[in-house]
Amino acid sequence: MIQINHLSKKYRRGGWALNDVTLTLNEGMVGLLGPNGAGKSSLMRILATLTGPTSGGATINGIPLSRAEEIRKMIGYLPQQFQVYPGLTGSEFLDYVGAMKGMNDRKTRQAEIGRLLEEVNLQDKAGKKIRTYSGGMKRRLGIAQALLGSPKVLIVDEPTAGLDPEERVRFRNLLTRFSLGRVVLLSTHIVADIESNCRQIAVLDRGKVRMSGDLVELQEFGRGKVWEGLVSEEQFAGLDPMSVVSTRRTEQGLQCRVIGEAPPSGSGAVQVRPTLEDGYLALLRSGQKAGVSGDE
Ligand SMILES: Nc1ncnc2c1ncn2[C@@H]1O[C@H](COP(=O)(O)OP(=O)(O)OP(=O)(O)O)[C@@H](O)[C@H]1O
Repeated sequence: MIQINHLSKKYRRGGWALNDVTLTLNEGMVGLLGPNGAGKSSLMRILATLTGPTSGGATINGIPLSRAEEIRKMIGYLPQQFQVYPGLTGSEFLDYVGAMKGMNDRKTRQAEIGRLLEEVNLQDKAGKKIRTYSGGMKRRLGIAQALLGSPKVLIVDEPTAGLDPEERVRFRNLLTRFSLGRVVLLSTHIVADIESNCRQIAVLDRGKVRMSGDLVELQEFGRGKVWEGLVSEEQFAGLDPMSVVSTRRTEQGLQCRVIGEAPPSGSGAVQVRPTLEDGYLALLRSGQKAGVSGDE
């Protein structure tokens, strides 16, 4: 379990990246959702003990972040910009990472690497240089390095960015499998990444926690606020672009899905059931309207 208590982070050249974040993250897959600049990477880097908080703190399985050595032994981390050595093969790279993690017995290390390569389905590529890997393969190698040493907590920062839809689905399934019996904290700004496989979702926006709960709770933020109907080109031009979720051109006009307290005037749009994405967008919009800010 990860317990985050009143955690704030201010960079020397910048505003508050995190502003009084308090969260409890339980075992299973946890989705950390938020738009660009919300503070997701900052929070993950702090939990991985790569940077310190300005105030507040956190414990991982009861151990405070100040005991960095113990924390690092307990977690696996896949950063957003995962650096690999293109001239090494997949197995050479994992062997190097394993040795750096203090897995000194070569035989045990090799056995674990073999098992992990199979788990991430890279066994056939293990002997090939990393420069020949696709983006998805590099991401899977990234997960393998994070899992070396069987950490209890896995922290993965936007792992599906840049992957094609097929790799994205494969990667999501892989993480879901690893979330059995451990905390897997996954950050993303793509709602589809957390759909169905996350037990818990926390939404960050401009350094603040906007919600923490399950998928249904997030979806509920859209209840009574999603409208769909035909609008004319003129009506469409008059809509707040921020309120339009999707538009489809039909023979009769533009079929629009809009988020708002009321349907677009004169459109005849009807209320529809919110999707998870609608709930997320409605939550963010309500924050923007209320002027929620991380810069206080
Ligand atoms: N090293 C740094 N120095 C100054 N400001 C920073 C630094 N790192 C991040 N920030 C700022 O802190 C805020 C939060 O950034 P962070 O990268 O944590 O957000 P994020 O949710 O991960 O965004 P993204 O989805 O774009 O990766 C942003 O305003 C960013 O510009």
